[in-house]
Amino acid sequence: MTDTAPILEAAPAKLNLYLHVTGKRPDGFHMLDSLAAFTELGDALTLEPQAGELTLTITGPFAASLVGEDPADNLVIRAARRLADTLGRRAEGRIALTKNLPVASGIGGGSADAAACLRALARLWGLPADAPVLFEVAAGLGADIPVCVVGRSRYFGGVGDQLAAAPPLPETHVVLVNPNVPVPTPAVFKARGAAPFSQPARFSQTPNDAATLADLLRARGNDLTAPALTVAPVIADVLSALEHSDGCLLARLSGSGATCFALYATATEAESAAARIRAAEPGWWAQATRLRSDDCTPG
Ligand SMILES: C[C@@](CO)(OP(=O)(O)O)[C@H](O)COP(=O)(O)OP(=O)(O)OC[C@H]1O[C@@H](n2ccc(N)nc2=O)[C@H](O)[C@@H]1O
Ligand SMILES: Nc1ncnc2c1ncn2[C@@H]1O[C@H](COP(=O)(O)OP(=O)(O)O)[C@@H](O)[C@H]1O
Repeated sequence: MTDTAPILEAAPAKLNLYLHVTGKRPDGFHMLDSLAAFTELGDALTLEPQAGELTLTITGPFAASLVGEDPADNLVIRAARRLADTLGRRAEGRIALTKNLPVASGIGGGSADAAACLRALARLWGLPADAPVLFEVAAGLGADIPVCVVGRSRYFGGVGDQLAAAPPLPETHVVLVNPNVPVPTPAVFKARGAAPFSQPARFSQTPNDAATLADLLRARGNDLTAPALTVAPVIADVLSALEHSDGCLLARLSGSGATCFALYATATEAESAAARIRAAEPGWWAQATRLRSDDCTPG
């Protein structure tokens, strides 16, 4: 490998703006219908192409959550190795990950990191951003990873692997709140038990502003909320704090939790809600951000 300039990729947080569980496969995986969107806030990954062993260093506010885990198990390294093996190439270089997102929190941080690594390697090896091999490798590593490879709002179906174009989303400000309680995704699907399934609920109109987006979402839900509350009851307090913030248009759990999000029309409302929640609950993580616009390029 000839050494080249470092490759930077953003790993934006994923939000399930709505999430319906529509069925269950014989292998136990659930069929989903979700509108996934991404925020400007996220982890950041740098790949420094270099001959030799593939290494990963993790820094940032949530790096400590991954201390003690074998780096070989990190989704970033697993993604790099899986793509290299599939292409018959050698995975090498230094990867630096800045972990800004809480771990096991329903906003797909690990999935976003793996997807960022796949995009970085695609750039290094001259693959197009929509190369099918990226999505095949992604789907083999985790249900949420294909949509994170795209990094822009998409509907997803199947177990997460069937992506479809979503309507353009309006400028929308967001607060993310996590009570610093990790919630493992399998525990939430297990707690769901034999609850009835929902119908898919894609939009029949394009929301032109944040209030209309919130209205459309209010007619939908996150079917994992009830089971997630049994795993982490503190989620009720997080939702209540967001619902009571000035300007909150909608508050909802993302994915299997415990991170909840709220939508706002203005940055001022979102920033002031995040600041108030941080002051009231110093042990929680609360951040203001906004939805990524669909025309921005990941990275
Ligand atoms: C629920 C969602 C919604 O976007 O998000 P998160 O809460 O994880 O962020 C995702 O579907 C999660 O995707 P991901 O976190 O990649 O899940 P995986 O590692 O593939 O699966 C973890 C476990 O969740 C359950 N699982 C996951 C996806 C799915 N469609 N059906 C399932 O039943 C299975 O028990 C599986 O063993
Ligand atoms: N780069 C990574 N960042 C976060 N978690 C990771 C990473 N690599 C592997 N993991 C593992 O993946 C699990 C799920 O993490 P994450 O993607 O943050 O959660 P979620 O799927 O709930 O959004 C964690 O428990 C962690 O052990």
